[in-house]
Amino acid sequence: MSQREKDLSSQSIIHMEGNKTSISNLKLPKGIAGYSARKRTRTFSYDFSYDSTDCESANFVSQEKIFKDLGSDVLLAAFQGYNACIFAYGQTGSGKSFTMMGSSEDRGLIPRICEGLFGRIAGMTLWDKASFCTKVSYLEIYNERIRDLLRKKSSLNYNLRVREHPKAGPYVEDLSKHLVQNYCDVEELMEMGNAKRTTASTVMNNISSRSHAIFTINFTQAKFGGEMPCETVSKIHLVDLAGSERAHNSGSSGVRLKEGGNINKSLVTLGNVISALADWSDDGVSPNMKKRHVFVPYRDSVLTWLLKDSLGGNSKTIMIATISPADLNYSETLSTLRYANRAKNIMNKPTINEDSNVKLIRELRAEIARLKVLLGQGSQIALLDSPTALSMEEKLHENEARVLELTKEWTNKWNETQNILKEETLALRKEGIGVVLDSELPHLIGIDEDLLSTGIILYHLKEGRTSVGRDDAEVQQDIVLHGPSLEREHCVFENLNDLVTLVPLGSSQCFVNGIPVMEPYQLSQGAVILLGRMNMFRFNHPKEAAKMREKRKSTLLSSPNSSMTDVSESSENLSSPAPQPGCVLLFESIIYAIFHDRDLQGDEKGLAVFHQLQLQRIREVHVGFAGQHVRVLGTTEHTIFTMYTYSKQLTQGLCQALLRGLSPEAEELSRRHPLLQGDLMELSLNWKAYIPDLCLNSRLRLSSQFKRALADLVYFLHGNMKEKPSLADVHLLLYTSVRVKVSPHPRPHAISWLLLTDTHVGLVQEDGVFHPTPRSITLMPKQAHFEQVALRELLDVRCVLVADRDSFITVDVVFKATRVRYQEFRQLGKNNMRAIPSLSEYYLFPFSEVWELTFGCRKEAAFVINHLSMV
Ligand SMILES: Nc1ncnc2c1ncn2[C@@H]1O[C@H](COP(=O)(O)OP(=O)(O)OP(=O)(O)O)[C@@H](O)[C@H]1O
Repeated sequence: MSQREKDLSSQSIIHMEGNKTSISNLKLPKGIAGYSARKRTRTFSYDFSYDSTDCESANFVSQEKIFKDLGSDVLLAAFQGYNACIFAYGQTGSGKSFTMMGSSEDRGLIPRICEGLFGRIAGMTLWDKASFCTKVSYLEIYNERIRDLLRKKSSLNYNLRVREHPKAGPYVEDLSKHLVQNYCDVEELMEMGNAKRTTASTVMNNISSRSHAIFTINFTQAKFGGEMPCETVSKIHLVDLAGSERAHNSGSSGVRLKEGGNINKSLVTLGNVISALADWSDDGVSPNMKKRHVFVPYRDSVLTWLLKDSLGGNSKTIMIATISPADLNYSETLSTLRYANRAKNIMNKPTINEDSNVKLIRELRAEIARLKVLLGQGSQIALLDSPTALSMEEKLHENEARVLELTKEWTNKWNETQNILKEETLALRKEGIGVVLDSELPHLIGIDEDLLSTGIILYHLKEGRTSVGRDDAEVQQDIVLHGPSLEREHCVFENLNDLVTLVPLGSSQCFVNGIPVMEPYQLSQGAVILLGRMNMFRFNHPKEAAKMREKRKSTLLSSPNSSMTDVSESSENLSSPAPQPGCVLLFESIIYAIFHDRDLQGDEKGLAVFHQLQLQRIREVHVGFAGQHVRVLGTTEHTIFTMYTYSKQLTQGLCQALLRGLSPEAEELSRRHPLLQGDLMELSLNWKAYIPDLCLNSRLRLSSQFKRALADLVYFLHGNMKEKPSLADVHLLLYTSVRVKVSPHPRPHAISWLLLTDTHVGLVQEDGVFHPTPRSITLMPKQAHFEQVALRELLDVRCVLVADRDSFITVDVVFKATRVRYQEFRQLGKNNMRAIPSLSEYYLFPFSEVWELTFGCRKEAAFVINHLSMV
């Protein structure tokens, strides 16, 4: 119940059981003759009845359940090539928008259907080699006028007209259609459209939709199934109608009253259409077959005209009726229930929307098969020389040739459509006295230095390769240029997965931002490109630019103790890492590692970029043992990049931020994953912990190899123990990074990993170099990645000194003294000793080793102190 219904102490009059919904009229007095309980309560049956009044109740139905029941049917229909439609009808405030769109926390059918669509596409492309093209549009009908909700500022978006195509049916002229490649694209458009919807506050609903909104997905799929081309087109209308309130109930007056009239005009027509169709279908004969002429007033309102196919035509349609449980809405609710009950009778005639050429190919193939059988039979009964057989054979060859030709045509057409569809997104529009060019594809804009040149040149960089060269090149070039120092085949622009790379050919002259480019070079938004000496272009990447514009804010991640973040890159030969204490800057589309470059002199002194990597190139995010580092892996050696965080919390923060940037669904999927939520040290040291990789989509995974690293470490320690226990008795209790100073034998690295077992305390170094196996760069190193171990028995610990400085805890661990010879003793820096006995060469001096350990985490320091003190 809404707040208003609660404030008016409303009672619930709705009861649902199975697929039945009952409504009671509390105004009819009880127990008086003539008013039986049956009369007080009316029951309707539908395909489903959903109760979402009380989320605590066992009968509560969630948005997810609605999607599973209804949305998945729509998805199935779309993939089978049927048109589909869901429309929500009901009184103001009863939950239409909630069901269709929902909120960001509790998403409704439209976002879930779109997400489901791309989820399935991701799965199918992999196996079925199918191609898909998805476009969306979003409009509202307000006061009988159609408005485009997705067109940016333009006078064009108001008052669009409905037209009717003889085959494709009614459509809205000039309505913008937007090509979408993933759910993220749809989400952006949905947000934009929702913000534009005409809403106003009425007494009954604070944010009431005053318009009918139609979100349409045009979904085309093409594939070869058993060498047969197959292409289907399906149109999915998802409709959120305006509220059907009565003027006196909603407190409307003036403009709102006029709206009410127009809203109701559409709804009244919808009612009439439903009535006419239901009458038609009552005796089980579909409208198209009926001889009797019944007029269906589709054209009486914009809404019904547009939804003509969905209502009684070629579509699988679902009507959702939303109702209020409150007694004060009795009559509206009853009328909604009756309306829905009537709509049940409508019979649609959905058919698969197949491409006409594909249909022809299929028919020809069937004919070929039939002819082959006939000819086969003919040969058995010696008909082969007869004229019938000859003409059959001719026909067979003719059909085969035709099928080949049609299949080739279809394949070319589909390949072209893939590109043309994207180019269609280029739109010229007038804005004030200016003309604005909207394009969604990466492109080059000519910057001509010739004062006499007047035109504007735009070249699209389509998905795949775009060649650039002269008109006398042997192979025809996609972009033909002239001018000094321009080679016949000058360069190629490669556009793969929205990353555009300039590939110079031979020794051609190519410059990006004034710097000569000899090797393939990845372009970013706004780059100025010079080809030869005269042809200058600006590179635009609209998607990248849009993201950069909208989210200029950057996320800055740095270690709580920034001197404890090291970054290392695998260099070309993967042999020498370059560890540098530094800082990682994670932006929307790129990650930078910067460090303080001490080698620079004078004015140049300062911060330098150690490594940078486009997030889109990342295919795997790898969590290091005990969460001490994060490694990102792309597909080439140059895109492997390791960040030593020395902190499990920072590792998780970094992984989450990276995944968020890489995949829209990451947030949801990764919410419960152990690598992002669990204690990484505990998970690493536990043999039994099962940590599956998190596959976010076909191209991105979050992984770890804890068990393998743990095995490596245990073997490594066992090999270095003097008194060897059985391998099974080596239990690792702790593994964490510490800043160390060891005397008398200092360690080469200031930061080491401290480990504790039941019997030993040790320091190791992780091998910073990444050793991929030659074939697969994403495999883990073959050799163990631990080195430089210092291992002491716990029984040798003599003293633990604790100093608590600022936020760090320093622990000095003093080990049992050993005796060293005088020579060695001198080398250890104690040569200022004066009284040296004559036999000092052979005298053994007592000497204690001390480890000064500084912890970044107090909890771990406490664990070590406790463990050593207990010993
Ligand atoms: N099933 C539900 N669960 C939780 N909240 C709901 C549910 N249905 C509706 N609401 C809440 O009720 C309020 C009104 O719902 P909504 O805006 O969807 O109604 P509507 O039918 O679209 O109204 P209008 O026709 O005026 O646009 C919203 O605040 C919405 O969040």
